[in-house]
Amino acid sequence: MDSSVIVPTWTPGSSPEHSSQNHQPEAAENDNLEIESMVSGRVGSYNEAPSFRIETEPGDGVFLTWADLWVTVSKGRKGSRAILQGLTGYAEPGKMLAIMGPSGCGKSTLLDTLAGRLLSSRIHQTGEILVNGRKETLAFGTSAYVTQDDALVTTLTVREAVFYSAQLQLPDSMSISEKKERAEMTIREMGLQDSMDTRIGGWSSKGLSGGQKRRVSICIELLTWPKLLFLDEPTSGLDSAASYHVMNRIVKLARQHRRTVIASIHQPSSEVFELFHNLYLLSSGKTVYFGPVSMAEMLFATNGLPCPPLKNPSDHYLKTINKDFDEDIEQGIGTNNTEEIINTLVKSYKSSEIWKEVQHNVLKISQQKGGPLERKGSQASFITQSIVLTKRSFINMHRDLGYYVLRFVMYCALCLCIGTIFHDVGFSYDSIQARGSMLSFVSSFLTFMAIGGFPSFVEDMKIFGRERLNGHYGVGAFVIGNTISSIPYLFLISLIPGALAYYLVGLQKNFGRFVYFVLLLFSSMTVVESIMMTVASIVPNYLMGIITGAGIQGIMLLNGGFFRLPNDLPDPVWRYPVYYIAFHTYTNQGFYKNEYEGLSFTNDRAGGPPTISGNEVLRSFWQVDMGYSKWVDLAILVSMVVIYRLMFWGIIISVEKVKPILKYYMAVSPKQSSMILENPTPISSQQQMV
Ligand SMILES: Nc1ncnc2c1ncn2[C@@H]1O[C@H](COP(=O)(O)OP(=O)(O)OP(=O)(O)O)[C@@H](O)[C@H]1O
Repeated sequence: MDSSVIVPTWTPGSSPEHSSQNHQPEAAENDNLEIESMVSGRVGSYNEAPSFRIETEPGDGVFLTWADLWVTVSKGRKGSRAILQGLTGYAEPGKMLAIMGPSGCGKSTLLDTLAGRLLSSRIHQTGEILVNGRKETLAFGTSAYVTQDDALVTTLTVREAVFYSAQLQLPDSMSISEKKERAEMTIREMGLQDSMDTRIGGWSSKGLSGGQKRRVSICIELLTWPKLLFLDEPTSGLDSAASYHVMNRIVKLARQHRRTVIASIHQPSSEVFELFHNLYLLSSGKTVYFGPVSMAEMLFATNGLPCPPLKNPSDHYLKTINKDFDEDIEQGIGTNNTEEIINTLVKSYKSSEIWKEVQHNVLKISQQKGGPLERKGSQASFITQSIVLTKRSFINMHRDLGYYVLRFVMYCALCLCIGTIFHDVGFSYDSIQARGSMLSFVSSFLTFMAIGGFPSFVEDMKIFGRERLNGHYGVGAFVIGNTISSIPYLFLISLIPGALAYYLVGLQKNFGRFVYFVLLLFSSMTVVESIMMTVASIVPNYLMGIITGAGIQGIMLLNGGFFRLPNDLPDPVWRYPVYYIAFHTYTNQGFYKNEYEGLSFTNDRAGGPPTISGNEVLRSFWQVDMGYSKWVDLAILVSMVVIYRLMFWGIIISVEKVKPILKYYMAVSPKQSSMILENPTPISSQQQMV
């Protein structure tokens, strides 16, 4: 089934000092055996390297090519800095490409660029990236990407996390037991069988170790056997044995299912290094080497830098091209000439036969026009996704103390305070103001406290961001899952603390009015959560999100008709439109109508009428609009919940659509940037060379 085969055309001669036989990729034994036998008795000249021309056949594998890829980051007035400088290469089905280089050399940036995930507006990208010879947007489900940071639902056990993910990603045609089996098999393959029922753990409780979390992240993306898999440092935090087993499993998956795998990796052991098929060696964004792992040694050997016997070749390569520690700190002078060595290697590679072969292969793959890449994700139906996300979110909200549990305790405490401060408020003239203050406190501060769940929601947003980009589900399913799962909790924290306040204060003893009180409190809290959801779609950082959300609510609160009566608000801006946009307006009016209608207050002061009706208080004291019923206020609040959640959905979708267009128009030629690679070779001329 493997359609890409290496065709060695090299004529053997004398061998360089150190053969690569010791570190021949084990997983590539079939593909590379022929090369291996040639290389083990090879000539000393790097420029007479064996050919590794690939043959592309139509199939369901993914060929990824990139040519003259530049990524620059804008530094404002100081110009720009090139992070990747004219990179060219390819990745083939059934093989693993390892991207290696010193820290900060651009490995993650290369992965992000290839995966279509360069999201910063300060970053500009040029060059050509083709998927099966076609220009294609890779994000949102056409590929899987395991990023460096593990964004996982920390309250779930390993088994739950992977099983929920399996239900979200695997097709509805698979039975629940088959999905369970796939999930557990993948967990075992990652060596996590002993931790299956351990919670992942986060800030509140220690659960898995860093390396175990890494493996859970990999598990989740391996479930669907994605056609194109990007892994950013998959072995970080793993011991050498675990690293080997994890990488071996991934290489096997690539070989068995003809998957294309690209992984950035820091310090592979010799055993892990042997698993790779191709190697991309980067230094400061420049290509030091790209080609079969087995031929990298020739580059170093030909330039007088052979790998010493018994030394791990990857250690040798990385040490040779790391210039971060050249300076002798004590003496304050440079001790090595690594920069020179890197430049020599870069030049040597660019003048080698291997580079020509690479260009030939890139051109050949580019010309092979395959079909469009199918979305790997969204295989479960929208309804399944919504149900699974609702269940997962419900469990998470129950187990995450920060979501509702702490708030419930605080609400009970606050409502006890309200109940004792305004206890048995009575029906005197003074109680008119006291009732209004108590109800306004409930409508303002209690709803404001709904902001307390924002940090937990931001954590959910991180997970949503990762899963969304990997195509596990859509924005609609997330909104539905979050909305439905929060309803029981919000209802509970409206009901119990609400009852404490309502009955201790002695508001109208009528069950219908109590039910309305609870429903209005519940709707107002849901509005605040929806506003915060919208804020989170614009401001990704939780500290900034809380400040922005609190600011918005502060403005609404001021104009909600309590601190300044509606007729006293200045017309421009504050009365029109803020008073009508602020949800506090409808919460206050709903509470007031619910409480004052049907009451009458006795005048215990000198002067004035002996009694005053509740309706009169509403009209003249609180300036409430009596043209519509309290149920309309409730309906407006419910509509606000829908509007704000639709806004969240709309913003996420628009950002996804608009950002790539903006990036396209904002892209500048890297040649305009202040830092340009010496003699960059444009792809057009590369193609002419081939
Ligand atoms: N959005 C950005 N804005 C500014 N600089 C950036 C941005 N992204 C990457 N860089 C810079 O580009 C360089 C390469 O970063 P990158 O994360 O790709 O390195 P890396 O090789 O993956 O490093 P490590 O191995 O330590 O993870 C770094 O110097 C980094 O500061």
